[in-house]
Amino acid sequence: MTTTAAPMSMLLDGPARPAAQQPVWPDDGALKGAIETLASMPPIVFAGECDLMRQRMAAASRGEAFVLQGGDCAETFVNATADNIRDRVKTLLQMAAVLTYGASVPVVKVGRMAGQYAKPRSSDTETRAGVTHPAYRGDMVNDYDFSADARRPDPQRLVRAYHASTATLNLVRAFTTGGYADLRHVHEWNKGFVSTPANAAYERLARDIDKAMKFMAACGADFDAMRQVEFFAAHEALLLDYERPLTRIDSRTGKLYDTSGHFIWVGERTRQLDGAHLDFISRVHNPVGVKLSAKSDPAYIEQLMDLVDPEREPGRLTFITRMGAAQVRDALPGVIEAATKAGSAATWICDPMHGNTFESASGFKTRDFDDIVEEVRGFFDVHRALGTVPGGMHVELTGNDVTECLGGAEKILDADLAQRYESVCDPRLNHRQGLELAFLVAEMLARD
Ligand SMILES: O=C[C@H](O)[C@H](O)COP(=O)(O)O
Ligand SMILES: C=C(OP(=O)(O)O)C(=O)O
Ligand SMILES: [Mn+2]
Repeated sequence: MTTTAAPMSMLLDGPARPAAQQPVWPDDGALKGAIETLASMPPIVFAGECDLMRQRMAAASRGEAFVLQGGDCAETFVNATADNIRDRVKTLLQMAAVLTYGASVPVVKVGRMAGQYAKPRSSDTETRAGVTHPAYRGDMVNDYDFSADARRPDPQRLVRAYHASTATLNLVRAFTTGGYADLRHVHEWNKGFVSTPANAAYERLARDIDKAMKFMAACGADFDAMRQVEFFAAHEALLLDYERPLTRIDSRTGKLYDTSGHFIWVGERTRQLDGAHLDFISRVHNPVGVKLSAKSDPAYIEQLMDLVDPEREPGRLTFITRMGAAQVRDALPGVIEAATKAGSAATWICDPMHGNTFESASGFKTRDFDDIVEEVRGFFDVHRALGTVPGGMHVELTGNDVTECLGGAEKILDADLAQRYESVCDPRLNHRQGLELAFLVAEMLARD
């Protein structure tokens, strides 16, 4: 069991390292109270589940599995509803079924969910019509409304984020083990998707999957045994005032686990070698990720691995590259070569979202579906040329019918973005764009 709170000496030794992107909490007493509350709460995930996920990520590092990580850029308390959670899980399951067929290996299903409540920002402040307030940093910190009150960091939000995360993961566990994930349902949903004229291009692949399912049934495959799926929860380990109190000692091994989620990652803005975030993830035994932009210095990679994965254990470290469609072919090879030279056992995942963000003419933060596809294509091509393994993808998506990213079969235009732009941070693929991406990536995988 992972219920014993980690003593501060196991989390911090020596001088405190600088932690980028932390809120300035206005009230020390309230912060202390919130941290104590979190430290007294049960873990959200268990150490044994994190170990299982490490095995799955290790399989992906060898090409024996493919990872799909996806969910909101920023979860919000108000949107942690049953319908929204169900639709996001449904989208991920539909995508996973298509990718499984393309890859011919199991898909490791991971939600950017149940903890994705804190955001790093480019600027500490936001100005609208001449009025400036602190930037929105995620529901774990402040509120998206644009007023001084709403934007004031409130430590009680750390505790609310814990409760929202437990409620979310509870429902996800119910859906994924209670019959909702039944492959036969998922396949029917996908048949519905390709039967619309806009998605006819994917009909052939869906027909092939249909044939494969009939073949399996004829061979006596036990579909009832496939009604449950493994599903893991991941988020960016950004707010150390949330992650540290949820870090616990595993009584089986005496090792530390961050029990706020199965998989945690450190983002592009907080991956400094002498910073608090890499120090934190180097102490916990979860599978962990680090985002790498096109600016990543190959010389940095070995130092990073020495810090986070000194034993070079498969499944421990995942590089989530987010370089941009225009840069991936130039910037990715050097980083992979540096890692390989330093004995890397890491899993490589492509985040085709964060290097492709721009402001549209009408003023929306958006991404073009074609750039997203192009970055994944570049990621595959580079790995194939180097003989390394493209192990998965990491996307921002929702199960809803939003209009936040341009393009896709529905041909969303700049003028359409205003119709249903609901993200409080980065633009997400909508349900159909997510599925369309899965069909295209399945084709890329099937070419192996
Ligand atoms: O999700 C990622 C970052 O938090 C986000 O891209 C930062 O966006 P900003 O440049 O609007 O602060
Ligand atoms: C902040 C994010 O990404 P990155 O650190 O890669 O910019 C994110 O995943 O939302
Ligand atoms: Mn984002």
